[in-house]
Amino acid sequence: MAQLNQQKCEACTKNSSPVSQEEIAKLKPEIPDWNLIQPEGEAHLERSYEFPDFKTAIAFTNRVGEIAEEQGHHPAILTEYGKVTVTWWTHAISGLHKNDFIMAAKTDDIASQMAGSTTPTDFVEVGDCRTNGNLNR
Ligand SMILES: C[C@H](O)[C@H](O)[C@H]1CNC2=NC(N)=NC(=O)C2=N1
Repeated sequence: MAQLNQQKCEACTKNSSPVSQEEIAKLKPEIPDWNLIQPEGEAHLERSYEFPDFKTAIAFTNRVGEIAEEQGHHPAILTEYGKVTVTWWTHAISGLHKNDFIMAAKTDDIASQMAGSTTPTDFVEVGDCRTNGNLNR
């Protein structure tokens, strides 16, 4: 079987099979930095990525949005200053499908492609929020 990041999502309906515990045990090592979470009893995959600034965080967010549109499978994304949290699950089955593991692996690929090619935004002007110590971090 090809590596997860090379695979494509398949169309899902409410009759699609969620991943079994055995499948999870096989697939999870390919996305070791993702957390299996269960908000309100529904299994999701979640990972946060760190970035030097907001500009890079939003660029990553947009790249993830592009693969979501390509594959027809869409994450929840929280974009903050220097941090993006991505959550994958399959609404149609209220849980995890193999598609979510494929998308998590593709999300990791985008992050590795971006690592090293990021430049922190310069402090441009005196008088913006950054000069007020107003960044909360
Ligand atoms: C019609 C359309 O393909 C479906 O509604 C897709 C859209 N994107 C989706 N994304 C995710 N993550 N889960 C889904 O069940 C889902 N369904």
